[in-house]
Amino acid sequence: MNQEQRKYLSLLAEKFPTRQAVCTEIINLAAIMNLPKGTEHFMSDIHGEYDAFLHIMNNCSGVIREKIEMIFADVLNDTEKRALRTLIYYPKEALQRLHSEGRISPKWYRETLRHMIEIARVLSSKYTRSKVRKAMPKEFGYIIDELLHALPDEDGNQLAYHERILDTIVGIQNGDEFIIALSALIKRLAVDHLHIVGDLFDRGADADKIIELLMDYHSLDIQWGNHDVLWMGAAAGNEACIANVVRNNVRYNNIRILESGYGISLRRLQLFAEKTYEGTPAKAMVKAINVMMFKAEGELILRHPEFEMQDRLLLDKVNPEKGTVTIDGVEYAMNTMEFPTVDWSDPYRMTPEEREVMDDLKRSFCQSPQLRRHIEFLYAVGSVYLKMNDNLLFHGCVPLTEDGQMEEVNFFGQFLRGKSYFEFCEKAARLAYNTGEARYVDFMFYLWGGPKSPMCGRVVKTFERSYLDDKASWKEPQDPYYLFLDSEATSRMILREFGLKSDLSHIINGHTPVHASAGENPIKAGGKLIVIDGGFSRAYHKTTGIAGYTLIYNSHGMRIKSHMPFESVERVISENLDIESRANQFEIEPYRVMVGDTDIGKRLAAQIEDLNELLTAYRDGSIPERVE
Ligand SMILES: O=P(O)(O)OC[C@H]1O[C@](O)(COP(=O)(O)O)[C@@H](O)[C@@H]1O
Ligand SMILES: [Mn+2]
Repeated sequence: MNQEQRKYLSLLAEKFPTRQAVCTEIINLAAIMNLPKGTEHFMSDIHGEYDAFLHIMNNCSGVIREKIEMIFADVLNDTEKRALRTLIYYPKEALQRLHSEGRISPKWYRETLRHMIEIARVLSSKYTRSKVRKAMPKEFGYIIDELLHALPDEDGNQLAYHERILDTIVGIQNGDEFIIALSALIKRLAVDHLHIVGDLFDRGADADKIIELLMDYHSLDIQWGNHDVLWMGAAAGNEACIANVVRNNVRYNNIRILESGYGISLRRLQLFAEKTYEGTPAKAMVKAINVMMFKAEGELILRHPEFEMQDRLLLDKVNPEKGTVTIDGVEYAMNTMEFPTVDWSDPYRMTPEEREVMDDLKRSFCQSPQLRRHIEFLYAVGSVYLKMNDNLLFHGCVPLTEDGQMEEVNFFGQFLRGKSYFEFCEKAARLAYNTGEARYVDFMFYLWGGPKSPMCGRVVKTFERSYLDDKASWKEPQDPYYLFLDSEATSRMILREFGLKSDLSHIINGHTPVHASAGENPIKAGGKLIVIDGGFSRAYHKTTGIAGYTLIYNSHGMRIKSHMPFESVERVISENLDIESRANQFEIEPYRVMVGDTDIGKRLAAQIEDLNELLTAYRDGSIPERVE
């Protein structure tokens, strides 16, 4: 045993001081390795749609409904099954309604509790008892454990015992609390781990509420999307990011998230806009922030020729006399020439008033305590990409050349491609927020809208979409990555680049809406790549035809669930409606995937190895056991 090993084993010996303690731990770990792997759910592009997201979280992407259908196929009729569903999804609201309608009796409690315990029992079968106990609400932990695991005695008396427990709960009027606790446990057991493959913010109104929900979630990670890094850049004080955030939200009438969600007042912007631009206050604000945005972007792009975004410098291509702009040699008519703050000989300079408005916004974005809390959460659980259980998760793309090779980029003197580029982006994003170093803060804008950004991968044509009516100019050319979505060889090449060589490996992306209604399939590249942006965004439902996907990866394989648009929480509660979801099992594993096959399993195996060494050291006396 060398010095290092001895040091490490001695540390381990503090935790497991006797041979028996080591043996017990080895047995426990080995038992966990032989359980089926926990269920992972993957979602992306939530875009502020809180109600729909809350519903999917509550119905666990439709898994609870499936379990109810399976367990109670012949026991409950359709109406009863629907009522049970609603109760589990929204226990507080449903109980309130049932009470007010006088539909709750001791018998109802007993039956309902029995059904819920049955569901919890089925869902808990693939976890260790200790894990299930940890997942239980404290107050009811002991009693739920009893109800889930008590075995019949010699006289088959388990039933009587259970009935008595339930009678007591109902008798002392603790039924509602117990139902609420069981609902939480059922949801907790249905999803072991959640992945959000980017884009929580913008378009929909309530990203802040979604983040609050996620901050309470038991186990998750996030791969940053372009809209997330946009907000992260804004919180780091990037003016171009700030203007884009304000623009996105003013355009969609989402003032609430800025003003009361994050305490960022738009008052100054509004006053300035009303006195400077024509139209309603809302229209004037959009006009004002648009111009400020193109100015802030222009300054940033001019500071960083290496971003190669000069084609986005369009204010200086406007001909104010003719009311046209020339892009790539084509002259387009502008749909407005209302630019009262633009000095055409120096178009990217902000007027003193614009500067004041921007400084004010910047102070608010950098100082909002609630925004900081949320952004720090995104940093804590998020990353540019994640490798987990042989899958590779990222929001947008790995930039490729036209012939499908890894594209080389050059930022701040470094040549980067594939994995090294992703790691650079990640480090830059962290340095931007943590150190405020100017070039990294500027780089946040590149991550939002750069043609070779892993989160974007498009030429974003906001100028054209704002000021030109000719829609031919709106088309946003994409990185060649998107041309290779169906190439299995390309997906395998990318997976290899990130060190994933297993046949169980997949790429999982968001960012590009899948047009399900037009027959587009989210499963691409011979099953190696899955795009799960189904468009939670209400604004995009018309083109996607659905309201989002959940990818589910459990011990049997992978399935994708497509969710129909969500109506409202009120209708779920009053009519026991649910989101309709369709399931497609597209991959069945050749063998059941156990915890031992997962990343956690690999860590457990390494721990078992260390513990075995400690056992040997105890046996040969090279490390003494502690005598109690
Ligand atoms: O990552 P996403 O959701 O595609 O958002 C980025 C896209 O949004 C746009 O800004 C358009 O926004 P809107 O759909 O809100 O008009 C595009 O220019 C850009 O490509
Ligand atoms: Mn996106």
